[in-house]
Amino acid sequence: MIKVTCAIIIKHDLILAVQRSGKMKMPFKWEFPGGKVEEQEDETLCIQREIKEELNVEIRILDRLSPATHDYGTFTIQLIPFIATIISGELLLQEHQAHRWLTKDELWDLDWAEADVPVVQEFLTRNT
Ligand SMILES: Nc1nc2c([nH]c(=O)n2[C@@H]2O[C@H](COP(=O)(O)OP(=O)(O)OP(=O)(O)O)[C@@H](O)[C@H]2O)c(=O)[nH]1
Repeated sequence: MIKVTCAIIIKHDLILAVQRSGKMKMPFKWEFPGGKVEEQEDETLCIQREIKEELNVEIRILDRLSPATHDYGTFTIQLIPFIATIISGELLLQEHQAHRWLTKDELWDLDWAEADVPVVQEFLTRNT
């Protein structure tokens, strides 16, 4: 099983979502930025590293949601979600093709990677 961290980044009341590019696995799906946990790596350090690499910003972690396990058929991931806020840097997409800042009501408008569906659900349950 692949452990993947992701960050639900909040700015005021908006939530950041990023879209995978046509060249990536699961092309054009929306997800929360993040990536694979390296061997022996602390999960919080992983998400901070991945966000710096993917978005060029530093984050502060505010909270953590329940890990969500999803079987994609050819691989299984455990998605480990954090709630975070940007503390410095200018947002520059390094890998994704698009980003959106969404209100809670708009979250279901996107075509999410399947593993993210329970994460979005838990986030909304906690915040409504
Ligand atoms: N970062 C991130 N990855 C997610 C989310 N949901 C989800 O299913 N994933 C999957 O988890 C894996 C994360 O890997 P990654 O971002 O480090 O690497 P990648 O697949 O782009 O690169 P790779 O092709 O080298 O494996 C991908 O298969 C990605 O599709 C999510 O919300 N955030």
